[in-house]
This record gives sequence, C-alpha cells and structure tokens, in this order.
Amino acid sequence: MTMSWSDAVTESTRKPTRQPRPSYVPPHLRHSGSSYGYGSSTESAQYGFRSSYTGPGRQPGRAGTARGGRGRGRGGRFWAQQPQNPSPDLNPSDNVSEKFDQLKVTEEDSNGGINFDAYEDIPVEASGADIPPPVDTFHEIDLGECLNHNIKTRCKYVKPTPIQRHAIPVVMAGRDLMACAQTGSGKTAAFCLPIISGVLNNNSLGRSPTRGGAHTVCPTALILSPTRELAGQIHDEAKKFAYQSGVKIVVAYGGAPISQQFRHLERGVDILVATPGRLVDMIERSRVSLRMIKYLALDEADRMLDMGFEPQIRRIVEQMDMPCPGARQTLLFSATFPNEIQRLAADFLSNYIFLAVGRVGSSTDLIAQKIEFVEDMDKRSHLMDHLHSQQANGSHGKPALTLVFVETKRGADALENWLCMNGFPAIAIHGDKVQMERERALRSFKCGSAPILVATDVASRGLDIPHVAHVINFDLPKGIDDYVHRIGRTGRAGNSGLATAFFNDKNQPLAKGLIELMQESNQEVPSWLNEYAEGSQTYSSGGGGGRSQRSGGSRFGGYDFRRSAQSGRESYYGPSSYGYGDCSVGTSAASYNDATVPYGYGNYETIVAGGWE
Ligand SMILES: Nc1ncnc2c1ncn2[C@@H]1O[C@H](COP(=O)(O)OP(=O)(O)OP(=O)(O)O)[C@@H](O)[C@H]1O
Repeated sequence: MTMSWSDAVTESTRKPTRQPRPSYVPPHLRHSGSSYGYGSSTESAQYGFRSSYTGPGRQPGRAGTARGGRGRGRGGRFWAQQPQNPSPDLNPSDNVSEKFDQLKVTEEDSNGGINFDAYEDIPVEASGADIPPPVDTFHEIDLGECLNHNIKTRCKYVKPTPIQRHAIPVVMAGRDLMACAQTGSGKTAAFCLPIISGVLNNNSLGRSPTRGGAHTVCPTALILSPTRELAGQIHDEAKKFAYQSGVKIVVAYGGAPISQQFRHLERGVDILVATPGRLVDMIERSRVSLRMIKYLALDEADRMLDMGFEPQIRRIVEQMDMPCPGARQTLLFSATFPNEIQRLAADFLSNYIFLAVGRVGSSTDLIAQKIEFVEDMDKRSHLMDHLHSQQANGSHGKPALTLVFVETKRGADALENWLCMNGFPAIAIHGDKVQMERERALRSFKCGSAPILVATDVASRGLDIPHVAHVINFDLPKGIDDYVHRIGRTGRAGNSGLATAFFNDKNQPLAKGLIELMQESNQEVPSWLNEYAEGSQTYSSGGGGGRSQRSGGSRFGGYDFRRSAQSGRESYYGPSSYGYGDCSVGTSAASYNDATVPYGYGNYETIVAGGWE
C-alpha cells in the first residue's frame, strides 16, 4: 500500500530514529554511504535542543526570537552541550511539523499519481490575434503515434496540464508564444512536445546539414536554458518524449568537456539544448550554425533576458545566422514575466500569443508559505530547529529533502560546513564549484544521501527534484520573482510543499511583494509583516517592490504588457515607445476559467483581431 507523505511524516515524527553522531567528515569524503538521520555525537545535539521561540515581531521583543543564548560563532561544540529534552512549546519547528502533517504528497513513482486536478480550476488568459483553442487530451493534438506512446508509457502522463492544453495547440499552429505558468506545472513538455513533433514533420531528421567546414551542424531547434543543470534536465526530458522517434537531441553546456559534446553533435542533432556561453563558443568555432533554426525556445525566459544574459542572447538570436522572427518560431516560457522583460522579449517575437496560466509570477496554492522573523545571528539556530523537527520526515525509507537558499557562494560553503560539523548531512551547490561537484551535489541530494542542499540561486529555477518537501529561504532573495522560483522547487506537479523564509529588517523592501504573493495564493500573512510593508513604501521602486507594479497590476495578474501599452495604463510602457500606439485594441481582456469556459476565446479574438499586426 502506498503511504502518503503526510502519513509517513506523522509516523516518523512520532518515532524518531536516533542514531549516533558520526565524527566530522570533511566534505570531500562525505556521502560515500547514506547515513541519514542528522546524527550528532550526543543525543542532545541531535534531538534535545529547542529554543524558546516567542514568535516574530517588530517590537523590541523580537530581539529575543529564538536566541536561547546561541550565537553564530559557537558552532558544533555548543550544540553538543545542549540539554537533551525538547521543550515542546513555542517552537517554530512545531509549526513545521504541523505543516508537514498537512502536506498531501502522493509518493507514486510514476507521474500518473500526480494530482494535477489541483490545477483544474486555474484561470487562463490568452491574448493576441487568432488564438488556437485549447485541447483536453493529448490525443486531440496531432503529436503522432510515437510521441503519444511515449507520453503514455514512458512519462505516464494521463492528461495534459493546463499550460500544455493551451500552449501546445498554439505552437502546433505555428505561432510565436510568450507563456507564463506556475512553477512545476509542466512547461517543459509544453514546449518540448510540439517542437519534437514539428521536427518529426519537418522531414529533415538527423540530416544536420553542414555549412562551411564539414563539422558544422545545423540543428532545427534550439532550446536555451540559464543553467547547466536545467539544460541537462530539459535534455533528459526531451529524450524521454522523443524515444525511438529518430529525433536527435544533444545538450551542450559549460564546465563539461567540449570535445565530448562535439562528438555528440557530429552524430547528428535535430534539437540542441544549450546554455548561452557554451553555444556561443561552439558557434565561434564554426561547429554549430543556427541558419536552419525553425524553433527557438527560451526556458526561464525572463532570466535569459535580464541584465545578466541579455547581451549574450541578443548575440545568439540577432547577430549570428539565425532566421528572423517570423521565419522561425519563438517560444518563451517562465513562471514570472516582469513587464520590462516582456517589452524586451517582444523584440524576438512575431505576432505572438501571450498566455498566462494562473497569475503571472504567482506561486501555487500547493505551497504552504511561512515567514518567520529571524535576525541574522539567529538564523543558524532556527535552521537547526527546523531540520531537527523534520529529520525523520520522509517515506519509503527516504528522507524528506530540504533545500536551503543562501545569498552568496561563500555563505553556501560556510553553511554546508557548519551543518556537517553539527551532524546534518548537507551539501552545497553554487557557481564556483566545478561542474562535477555541482552534479555530484545534485545527485547526492536527489538520492537522499545528502538530504539538505544548501544552494545559491543557481538552483532556484527550473530544477525538478522529486520529494523536495521544504524550501527554506535562509537568506531571502532581493526580488519577489526569485522568491517565486525558489519556493517553486517544492509543491511541484500537483503535490504539496512547504516554504519557510527567514525575514528581518534587511528584507523590508520585499515585504509588500511577499504579502501580495501570499494573499494571492491564500496564505496567512503574519500581521507584523504588514508593518514592514507599510514602512516599505519608500522602497517600492526598488528591487523587491510590489508585484502589481511589475506585472501591470491586474486583478488577474496574467497581464500582457501590450495591453498596458495600448491603454496607456503605465506611462513607462506607453504606446509611443513600443509601437503599439496605432492599434485599436480593446483594453478589456477576457480571462477564462478552464472549468467553465473551455473554449472561450471567441470574444477576445474579436477584440484583438487586426489590432496588433
Ligand atoms: N501532463 C503531465 N502529467 C503528469 N506529470 C507531468 C505532466 N507534465 C509534466 N509533468 C511532470 O511535472 C513535473 C514538473 O514539470 P516541469 O519541470 O516541466 O515544470 P515547470 O512548469 O517547467 O516548472 P518550473 O517553472 O519550476 O521550471 C515534472 O516532473 C514533469 O515530469
């Protein structure tokens, strides 16, 4: 019988398995065996310590939050000296246990057990001209026998998720697309499946025609990803979908030997999944030409077009030999799409459809969010409380995985060391680690030999790791969109998850955005956070800010920036700057609830037809 995660959590919380604490093992020798249990040399360190948590507050009293005399510099020695018996009351971890009890995570190995019904009532908004209607089943889409077979038997997808229902027909109809859907809602398949199908129908399978030197390959489709790990994951997924179809999919990312990737390319490539840096390198060495590209997909598109990546992306898309918008199909996907990025993205698109499934940049209701007031100096002890409380939470003999986000690479290493010294099997991942270490860290985390992953934002986007039960924002990010992506590592594919954030004065600029996000996803907002939001008005144009300012402020939130431009709602996206001024586009958008209006595109098409093009 399958035991639900919540049952397992409850069960395991009752009967903690006490294990002797291993002596300190240096990071490079860790995880050779799976010794889960957060053991420490003394039971006191393992179970015995609870702080007297008095709850967060902005009052002077907050100084007392969870300090219990523990300071940052006291390290493992101090833990070992703590009294053994936990005090059951007033501990933040108790709330965590409660939250864990409420989680409904089905521990099916196949995706068939995923509760995608959770997304059924999700609002969907589409804008653009001549929007193809959505489908209800994979069979309604003409993906071909092979793909349908793989979807069913290899992936065990029973029915398409809302983003797939709406996006796949758009892509199959040859349209450009900017699509925004919540984390973990199946965007990868939404762009991979129609691309693979299009490549299959393109009749150029595996030809990889060459240009210039005999070694130059010309893929039909290019999928770009901001991180190596995500590129690898998309590659794996795409290969599953394309199994035995004859479509050749190759991945290229930095940090791995380029010669090996060249060898893979030489065997033929229809779809290239790449990170921008490695791709530019390959193009400059004349090993890849983009002249045959028919499909360009940017996963985590808002990240790809922000300041960090934009020049590289422009170079690849506009300054190499890639066909222009209109001559290729461009697909942009993310869970967040700030207006300024939508504006930039429009340069890459032609007559595109904007699709918002759920609110743009919202988190799913499946993630229980908790914000705790914790001063910097108390963060480690709070973290430890949380880890203690959930140490046995897991099922099928697997620990519940916890992802801890920190701000800096150094911070990640330091926290990893500190946790390990205190008997917590943690491993860090960040951009300064060599690729092999990064991959090893992910592997150890996924298989549970290191069930605590301390990460920078390198792990915040796209990674689909099953059984991440808890995301802890040890350091909150600067922007609310990053927060959305981080917490989206849990509560994926219809499952529930828990996200805890440590908040203090430094995070004030984020308060407003956090409150809006939490309210949108039906979360309880702590009253003290409102005080911060009120005080943060002056910060609102800063990095955190209110979400409404960034997403057009619509009630629904899924807001196509072209409509703001048209209506002049936001002066900084005014019509004159972006060329939408002449269009007679209706400013009212239809939003559709799948459950009630499955094919309700008629009105809006009438409104926009001929408007933008
Ligand atoms: N139709 C489906 N039926 C069942 N499971 C699905 C379906 N589509 C996708 N999944 C599964 O859902 C999980 C999340 O999908 P995916 O990683 O594509 O989400 P995402 O929307 O890209 O998330 P993020 O915004 O974090 O990148 C994956 O494990 C995937 O295999």
